[in-house]
Amino acid sequence: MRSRIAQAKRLVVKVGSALVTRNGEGLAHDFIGDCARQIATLHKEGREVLLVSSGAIAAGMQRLGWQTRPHAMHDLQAAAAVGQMGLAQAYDTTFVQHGLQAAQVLLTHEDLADRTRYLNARSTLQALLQLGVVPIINENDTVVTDEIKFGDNDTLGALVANLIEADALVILTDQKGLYSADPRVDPSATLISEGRADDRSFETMAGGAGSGISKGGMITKVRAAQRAARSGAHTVIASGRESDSLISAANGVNIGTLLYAVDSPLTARKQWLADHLQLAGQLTLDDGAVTALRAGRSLLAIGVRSVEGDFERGSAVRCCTPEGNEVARGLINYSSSEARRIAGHPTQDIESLLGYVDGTELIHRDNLVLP
Ligand SMILES: Nc1ncnc2c1ncn2[C@@H]1O[C@H](COP(=O)(O)OP(=O)(O)O)[C@@H](O)[C@H]1O
Ligand SMILES: N[C@@H](CCC(=O)OP(=O)(O)O)C(=O)O
Repeated sequence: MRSRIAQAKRLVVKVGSALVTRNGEGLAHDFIGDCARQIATLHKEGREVLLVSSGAIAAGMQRLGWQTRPHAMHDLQAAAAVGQMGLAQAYDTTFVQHGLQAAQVLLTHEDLADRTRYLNARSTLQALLQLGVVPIINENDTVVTDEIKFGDNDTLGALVANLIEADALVILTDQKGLYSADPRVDPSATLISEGRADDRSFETMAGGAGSGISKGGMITKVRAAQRAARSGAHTVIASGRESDSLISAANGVNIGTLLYAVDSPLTARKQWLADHLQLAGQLTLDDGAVTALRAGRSLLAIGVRSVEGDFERGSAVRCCTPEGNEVARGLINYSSSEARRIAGHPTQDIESLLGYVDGTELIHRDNLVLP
């Protein structure tokens, strides 16, 4: 099973507040530096890494001289705003030392729930990876309210893994992995080496956060593994305090807890897409486009005869044969009015027709589900 992680090309790494902020006493520059060094090593092996880093609130509290985590939303948001500056600065400085560029990406729940923003977030992250840049992701704490919070970055890490179809999610924390019970409470608890991510019994073993500065605890890590598995990503939960633990986890060494996905990434992704599709419109294709879709290719504007419905970029649409039979469903890169303007035209004309290009395909093959 561990060999599956060793083969992972695209990894999301999540580091929690406990590690990044030395239990709340300001930023742990040595940990941040070591994390960047390990990511740089993986990068040299040709692997793509996205880093989800907590620590803004804890770093902000330290900068503001606050001893305990505030409860009021506006205080938490103020602390995050102050702390995120230092966090981004620390990563920027240390990644440059390792010859890598980093980019700050702050996301909200709405960015991933809203179709248009979902596609935008996805294409921006993909563009950053293609440029060889390491995205450093955190929740945009200053603009979210309780109801729309991810709340913990374990969940955000899993959603990012779903978003960009990562092969693996590595969650580094202050324990060696998932234990049969919270080791802080039960010293006889034993480390779980591996299991299926969808095995519900792990939820009963996992408890809440270990310190006042962290949010999620082990339960959100187990649920993050379940969520990541829905797009076919395997999860390793390991200690960020052990030397080279990220490199070891990524190379399939038997450390921490592996919670593996059962479905292949493609099956899982299509399932995930199918679950999320609420149809907003319909495209009628020509015969050539129908053949292309059935052969597993993307849909280009030139193969579209007509567009029905009123929808935004990122909406789910039905693709039909000239006779009206469904061929596929997918997430479209253009709104209905844009799609009407470019339908029947070759890809190279999109820019002159619209004044911009939001994707060379009308629907990318990764975003298409065939029955
Ligand atoms: N079954 C368990 N196995 C390991 N740790 C557990 C378990 N249940 C609860 N925990 C707690 O979860 C903590 C890690 O989560 P958390 O404090 O949120 O860290 P992070 O900041 O890395 O997200 C551990 O310190 C531990 O006390
Ligand atoms: N966005 C918050 C994340 C808080 C959080 O989830 O912390 P953790 O449980 O340590 O991953 C911050 O940067 O402080």
